[in-house]
Amino acid sequence: MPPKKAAPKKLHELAPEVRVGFKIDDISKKTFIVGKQFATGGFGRIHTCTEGGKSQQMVMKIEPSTNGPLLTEVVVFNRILKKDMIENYKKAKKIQWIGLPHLIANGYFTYNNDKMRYMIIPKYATSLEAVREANGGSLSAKDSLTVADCVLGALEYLHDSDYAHADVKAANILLEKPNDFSSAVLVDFGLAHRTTNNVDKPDKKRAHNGTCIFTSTDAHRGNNPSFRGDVEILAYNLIMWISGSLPWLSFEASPDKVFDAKQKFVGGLPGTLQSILTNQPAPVTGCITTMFDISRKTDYTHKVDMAKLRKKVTEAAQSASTGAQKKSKMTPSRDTTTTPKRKTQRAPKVESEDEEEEEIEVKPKKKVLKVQKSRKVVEDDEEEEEDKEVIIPKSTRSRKTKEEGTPRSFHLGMTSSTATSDRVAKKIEMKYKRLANNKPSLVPVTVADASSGESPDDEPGPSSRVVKKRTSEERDVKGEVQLKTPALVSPAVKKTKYKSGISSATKASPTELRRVPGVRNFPKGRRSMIIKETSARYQEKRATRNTKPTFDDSSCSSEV
Ligand SMILES: Nc1ncnc2c1ncn2[C@@H]1O[C@H](COP(=O)(O)OP(=O)(O)OP(=O)(O)O)[C@@H](O)[C@H]1O
Repeated sequence: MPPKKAAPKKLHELAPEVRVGFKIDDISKKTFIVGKQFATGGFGRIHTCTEGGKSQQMVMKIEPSTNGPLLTEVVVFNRILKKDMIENYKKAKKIQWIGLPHLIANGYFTYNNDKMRYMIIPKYATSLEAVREANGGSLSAKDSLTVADCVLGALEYLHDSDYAHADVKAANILLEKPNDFSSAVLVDFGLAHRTTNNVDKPDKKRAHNGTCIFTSTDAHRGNNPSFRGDVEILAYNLIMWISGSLPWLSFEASPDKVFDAKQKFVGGLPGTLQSILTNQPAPVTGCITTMFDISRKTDYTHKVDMAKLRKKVTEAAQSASTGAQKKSKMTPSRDTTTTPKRKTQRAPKVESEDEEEEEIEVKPKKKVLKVQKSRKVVEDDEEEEEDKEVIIPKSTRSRKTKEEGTPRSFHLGMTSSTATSDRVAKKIEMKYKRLANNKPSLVPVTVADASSGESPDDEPGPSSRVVKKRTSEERDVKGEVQLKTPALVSPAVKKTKYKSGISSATKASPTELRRVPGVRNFPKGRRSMIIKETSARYQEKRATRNTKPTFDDSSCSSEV
């Protein structure tokens, strides 16, 4: 009998639940007591915690030590977000407050023989996303701009420290005090990128990194996160917060379409913006237009003039409050092609058994692509080690990449090799759209960049001297932005046809399930619930099938 094949190692695992009251002795000789889990991140659990003998609540993020996402954050916190670093910056800038968390502690502990990584940061009152949702999907221009000012302050610090955040969005903004928008704090540094080695050289493998509906033009093209990209991302967020929508929300599952739509939108400014924010005073639309202008005119490796931008934002916030009083009866503008108000949306539904059955009808899974991690790929040794475990039959992999040139994200969890049925493909596409509409793109999508070899732990290389003008982007006669990187600009969206939706192997693996586009679109926390439910249901079905000797499970067995 041939020796049993070892199961491929998973890329990331969800942390096991740590019991309330568990004590961790930190290297600083402090003891931290794990409290209740109150949120789940992509792969980690988020608990409250306290220091022994104290009552102040803090937040502890926990992930298995083999996972990369929390490691990235820990590296960023240790490099630039220690309390004394932030205090020194505040002193130097003569400011009282900055919208950034600081590191309280980090380290490892062992729990039921599992080595876990933890990081402790201050606890905040609520997320801006929760406020936005409670408010029916939008925020007033004044509140939005107040938050934007805090975010720009935080970005200024990060940029001064040679980091781009790359994932600004309401879910990653927390309010220190509930209902106080001027207490907004930017969190989640899982996609943060050190910019010192940035070169304006797009890499297709990185294309569309970030949270698709908000991510920057640079990221869509396949460039590493940039300073100007952070400003562009914030501008998209402002439109989302104020209007409750974005023109490309419905294309969310097709990053190329989103990229196309963004280019058209930016090319048509200020008209395109005014047509969305019809009720906003000129300084508000003017301020957002300026954000796009500054972002467009700044070189890829250059820093943004934050002082100028913040002045614009503050002025716009003031006029927005005046405007709000004058136009108090106005309803927020909405793009008709986008999602309905959040209030009216149903919670993402768990598919009926019938739908499930149809999706389970799979062909043998030919390959497992290490393509999209739901968080930044941590290009450190640890991660590389894990990546090696993912087996991609070479022949299939190279042919796919060369012949189709399809963004790798489209193949995840799909049995594209057997793709023949348009009808099923459409159905699945619709389903993902439906999921996307339930909760617009609040989950970062990252395409693995195994080739970059850059590690967050790398020592800074020589500061890039590339001061190339942003020549890769120019306007054509119609005023539309044209990028001089033809291979990466608006690549034809290949229609991926799926014979079936999610393979049984994917369903059997929570890690694989996480990468399915529709699943990524669930809000934080819900993803894990849905994944857990789907896996459990699948396991149950499988167990039932295994007890029926007549069942032909050839498709499943060939996938193992
Ligand atoms: N310091 C904090 N104070 C209060 N709530 C927090 C804090 N940190 C995280 N949260 C809550 O937990 C949620 C998830 O946090 P975070 O985005 O940091 O996790 P993550 O593991 O990076 O998630 P993902 O991988 O999905 O991006 C946040 O949206 C927020 O609601």
